[in-house]
Order: sequence, then C-alpha cells, then structure tokens
Amino acid sequence: MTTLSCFDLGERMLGVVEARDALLTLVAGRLAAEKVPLARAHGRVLAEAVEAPFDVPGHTNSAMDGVALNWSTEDPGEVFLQVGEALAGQPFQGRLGEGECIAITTGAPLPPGADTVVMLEQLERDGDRVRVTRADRVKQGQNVRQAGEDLRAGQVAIAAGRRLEAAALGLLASLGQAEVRVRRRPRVAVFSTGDEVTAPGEARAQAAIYDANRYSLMGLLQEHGAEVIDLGIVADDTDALVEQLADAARTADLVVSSGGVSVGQADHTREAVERLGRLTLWRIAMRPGRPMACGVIGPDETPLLGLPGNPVACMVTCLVFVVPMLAALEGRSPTQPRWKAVAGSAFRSRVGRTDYSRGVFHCDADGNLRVVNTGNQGSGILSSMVSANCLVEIPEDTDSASIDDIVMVLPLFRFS
Ligand SMILES: Nc1nc2c(c(=O)[nH]1)N[C@H]1C(S)=C(S)[C@@H](COP(=O)(O)OP(=O)(O)OC[C@H]3O[C@@H](n4cnc5c(N)ncnc54)[C@H](O)[C@@H]3O)O[C@H]1N2
Ligand code: MOO
Repeated sequence: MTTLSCFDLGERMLGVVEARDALLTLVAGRLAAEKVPLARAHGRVLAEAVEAPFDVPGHTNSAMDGVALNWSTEDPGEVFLQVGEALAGQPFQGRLGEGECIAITTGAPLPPGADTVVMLEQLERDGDRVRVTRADRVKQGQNVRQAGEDLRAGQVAIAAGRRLEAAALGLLASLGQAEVRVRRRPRVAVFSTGDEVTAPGEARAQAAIYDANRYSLMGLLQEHGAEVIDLGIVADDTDALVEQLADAARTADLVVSSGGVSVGQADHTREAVERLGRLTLWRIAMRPGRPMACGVIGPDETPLLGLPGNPVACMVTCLVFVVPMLAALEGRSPTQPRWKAVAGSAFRSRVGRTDYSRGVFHCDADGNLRVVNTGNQGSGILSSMVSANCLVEIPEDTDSASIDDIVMVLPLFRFS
C-alpha cells in the first residue's frame, strides 16, 4: 500500500498510524554525517558501520592471576617448574616445554605451548616448583580468553543507525577509534503561539498563562537528540512571523509550534505559514491531541508541525509524531519501544479513537509489569504527566480497558 502525503488525506478523521506515516514522508533522507571526537559522541547516531580493525581480544590471554601451563597430555602431573613470567603488556619470550609453567597475570598473553591457566588460589609454591592442588578439577583451556572470541578482524562491531550509549563508546575505544562518523543532530525550531501565552520570568497579565509548551517540547526534543532553535513566543504580527519562519526554514530540519490549531480561530500563524508554503489542518482520532496542523515552508519544503495548545496534548503529539520523525532524520528506526503490561486500574478508551493515558508502571511481586493511571487525565493537567513514566496506549479497535486487561505502555523517557 502506498502512503499518502500529508496534503492528500482530505478532511476525514485520520488514524494515528496513517498520520505518522504521512508525516514520515516529509522527512527527505537522512542528515549529513560529521566526524566527532569519541569523547563527545555520547547519544549521537552512527552514520556508518564500524568494523573491528583487528581481532578482539588481539591475543589469547589469561583471565586469572596464576600460572599458564600445558594441560593437553593425558596425565599432565601436579608439579610444574616455573621458567618465567608474563605480565599484561610484557609477554614471556619463549615456548613452554612439558612440565613447565610461567607465572601469569590477568590479561597477559599466553606463551606458545600453554593452553590452560590455573589460578593462584589453587597453587602451592616451593621455590620455583609449583604444585596444582585438586588437579582433578582442572579442565584443559580453562581461564583462557581466545584471540578474536569477541570480534574477528573485519566483523561489524556496531551497525549504522545505532545510537551510541556507554557500552558502544567503550567498544569503539577498545577498537582504537578516536573519532567517529555520526549523523548531524536534527535541528528543530520551536515556538509558541497565543495572545495569553507569557514567557516565564515576565509579568503575567490578568487571564494570561505562562508558556509551558515550549519548555516541555524543548526538553523532549533535546532528550531525543535534537539541537533546539528557540524562537520564543511569536509576536502578534504576521509580517514579523513570516520573517522568523523563513529564517527557521533555512536553518532547521523541522519546525514545531504549539497552539492555534483548533477549528474556527483567526490565526496569524496559519496565514504566515500559507505565505511561505502549504498548510493542512488535521483531525486525528486520538485523545489527547485531536487537532494538529501539518505543513511545509520555504524553498526546501521544511516540514512544520503545529501541535495542539493543551499542554498534555502537545507533549503526547510530540512523542507520537515528532519523535519518530527525529529518528528517521538520524537514520534510526522510527518504531518506538512499547511493552505489554497488566492494567492495575481502568483506562479511558473508545472504539474508533486511540487513547493515551498517563501511567506509572512498575514490576509486581511476580515480576510482571503492572501499570496504573496517574489520576486526572484532563488535557491541561501537566502534573499528572510529571507523575507518569509512560503513556498507556489503548488502540482504536478497543472499547474498554479494565483492571487485569493487558495494555501497551510506551516509556516517556528515552529508551534507545
Ligand atoms: N470547537 C472546538 N474546540 C476545540 C477543539 C475542537 O475540535 N473544536 N479541540 C480541542 C482540543 S482537543 C484541543 S487540544 C485544543 C487545541 O487548541 P489550540 O491548538 O487551538 O490551542 P489554543 O486554543 O491556543 O490553546 C488551548 C489551551 O492550551 C493552552 N496553551 C496554549 N499554548 C500554551 C503554552 N505554550 N503553554 C501552556 N498552555 C498553553 C491555552 O491557554 C488553552 O487553554 O482545542 C480544543 N478546542
Ligand atoms: O486534543 Mo485536545 O487533546 O486534548 O484537548
């Protein structure tokens, strides 16, 4: 089935998946790659696969402090003559003969002729004679890490499109990589609309509200890897907004606004966007987050998403629609992590609409994920978003979610 573009969907109510697929068509290709020092690469996305330039480990080495010896013969005996030592970084120069051993430390290369390490705790020493206690328990090859057992030279160590978390940074360092090629961070311009919306720190007029959305959006976008361009609260002046948006379209990969998308509003944002490109207003069969605007602006058709003004609807639509677009820009999979959990409370739902409730999941005594809602689910109640660690998604074919039903949870924090 071909996916329709944002402007071909018409007036009907859209499904969440359909809307997300259409938005992903606006993300034209992946962002350019750039080289960054490994120490600054945390959270970035690898632009190309990294192959191991050599075997890892590079040499067969000891996993214990003890002695290295040859255990391949049928009766290796119990007493060995120590003929030298190998330290990490200082190999033993020579070959072990029958009945010989060397002292060895963890990580030191095994000399030719040795295939087994017996740890210190299992040894008795008398001058250069070493006796292996409980020799019946020794297994040939024990306590030895084979060259290439982690990675073979030329094998892909980390695939392209992978976000670099702590373990990946450690692995890249162990491969000697001082720099890595990662995708440029997606640049997202963010602004708020609404005459009543006031910047925190400024005096608040009667019936005005402080601008919550820009801050929750900037937080979500940064958490998911974006570089944010803060355009503030747009002035009530269409010409000024056109100038600001034209600028944003030149520098940003995506423009995100909140407010002014419900029906029947005389809105200068809409007029400004239409002067610079195209805009379509959507109604999505979801709650919260039903009204949304989708458009393109500027010569490069930079995508613009107008998210609903209600603070929870704004965050939910950012998670469900904008976060997958960021993933696509960075060359990651846009599929979001979600898990099954047992409902510990009832959740709001209705056939024909995807419902997102704020939930808290935890592991119960049997080790199962259990999720309860965080109370008042009004679209303006940000404190129930603060108490939540997930969204509970009840799909459009489901008319109720009661206690003990299985539901899907989407973590609110970045998982991959
Ligand atoms: N007749 C209809 N009315 C409404 C509909 C509808 O379909 N028909 N949809 C409702 C839904 S659902 C939502 S969500 C909102 C979306 O409204 P807008 O995007 O036009 O947003 P505003 O009207 O500007 O604001 C709604 C609400 O949110 C507050 N807000 C706005 N911006 C911010 C901000 N930056 N920080 C904090 N709070 C903000 C604003 O004060 C309003 O209370 O429309 C419903 N109405
Ligand atoms: O889409 Mo609007 O979500 O809540 O109040």
